[in-house]
Amino acid sequence: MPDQRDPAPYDALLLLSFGGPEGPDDVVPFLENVTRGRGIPKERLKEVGQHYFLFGGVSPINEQNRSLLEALRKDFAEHGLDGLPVYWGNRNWAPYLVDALREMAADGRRRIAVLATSAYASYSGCRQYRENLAEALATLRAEGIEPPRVDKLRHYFNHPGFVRPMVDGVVKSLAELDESVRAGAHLAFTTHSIPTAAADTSGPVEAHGDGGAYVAEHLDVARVIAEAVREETGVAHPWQLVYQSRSGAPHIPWLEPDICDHLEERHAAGVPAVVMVPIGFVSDHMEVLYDLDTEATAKAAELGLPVRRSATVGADPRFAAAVRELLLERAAAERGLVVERCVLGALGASHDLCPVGCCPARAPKPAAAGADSPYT
Ligand SMILES: CC1=C(CCC(=O)O)c2cc3nc(cc4[nH]c(cc5[nH]c(cc1n2)c(C)c5CCC(=O)O)c(CCC(=O)O)c4C)C(CCC(=O)O)=C3C
Ligand SMILES: [Fe+2]
Repeated sequence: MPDQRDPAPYDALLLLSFGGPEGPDDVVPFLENVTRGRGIPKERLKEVGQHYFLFGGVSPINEQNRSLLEALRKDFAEHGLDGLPVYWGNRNWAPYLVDALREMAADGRRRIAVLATSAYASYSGCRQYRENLAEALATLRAEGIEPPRVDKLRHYFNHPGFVRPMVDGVVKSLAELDESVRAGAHLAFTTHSIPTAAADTSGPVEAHGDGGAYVAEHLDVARVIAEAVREETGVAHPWQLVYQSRSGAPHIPWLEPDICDHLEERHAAGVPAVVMVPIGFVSDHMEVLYDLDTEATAKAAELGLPVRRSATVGADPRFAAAVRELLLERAAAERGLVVERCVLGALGASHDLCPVGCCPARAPKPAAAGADSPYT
């Protein structure tokens, strides 16, 4: 067995996330950061701004990342990795990625592992983070600072530390349903809708079918969770993968059905209850709090359909342990060892380096930490 407890060559971990507003004055500038050059209709932005104002202009995402940081530091300390500092930087709001990298360079970090708070393949969840990294590295170089080399950890959608806490969440949500509807409940696995064109280029359609790797990975996780729930409860709850949080112009096709339409359709079909399982998200941030807990839950109430929304992994200690395992696994691989990779489901472990041209952007930009990224 190779030693998978040695973090070398890494001297730090960077938690790379989306960022969110922390007060009413942050909302508009935050949305401007998110949507710069993305062609989202003004009406949609106004509407999304309202979602944030409904919660006092505060997204829970930053607080959730602070909790995850704490969980990671605790886990590292308990497993002999006290010497491995954890930093945090966001794409769209403070603390910004470029500042985190500047701090890491100033602290003498030379080679870092990056964990993005996005578990699946896709432009938004993977390449866009790699573009953000490339841009931040270029900024540092322009300032005359030699940045650390960055390696992005593999997609962890099928890591047991990501999946198992969600299984517990579904079992708990089912238990909260009234006994009269529990056994007949359906599971609605939800994720962020993206344009079908973006899904098809998230990983080869020839290998994964329509929807590319993005849809295939979600279906794989959904199947694993549904099966694990069946083992625990003895009931095979019917399930479907559905979508939420669609934006973009109406004439552009995005992944469907939407969760609200799905609830309506299930209700009409006589399904007595639904558990919404947000497998596409790492924490209970605004997409979960508004689109599921507010909008879809109101829709269900209007229909008279009992629903529950199960928990995301958040700062679950099993997820923190998974991050440590991902880092140590990659570290060993970078040291040239043959490594054991923890995975569930049928797809196997995702690549360490994104293949050339994977999940392309509309306008090509430099992206760090891929097979097509020079480490200079
Ligand atoms: C795949 C995916 C994830 C999951 C992977 C990951 O986590 O990265 C994700 C996460 C998130 N999305 C978030 C927020 C927003 N996403 C937007 C817009 C968009 N998301 C997209 C995709 C994704 N998004 C896409 C294709 C668009 C259209 C514009 C574009 O092509 O880029 C917009 C603009 C308004 C709107 O149109 O909704 C907002 C405000 C927040 C923060 C929540 C909080 O504040 O708590 C989080 C974690
Ligand atoms: Fe990718």
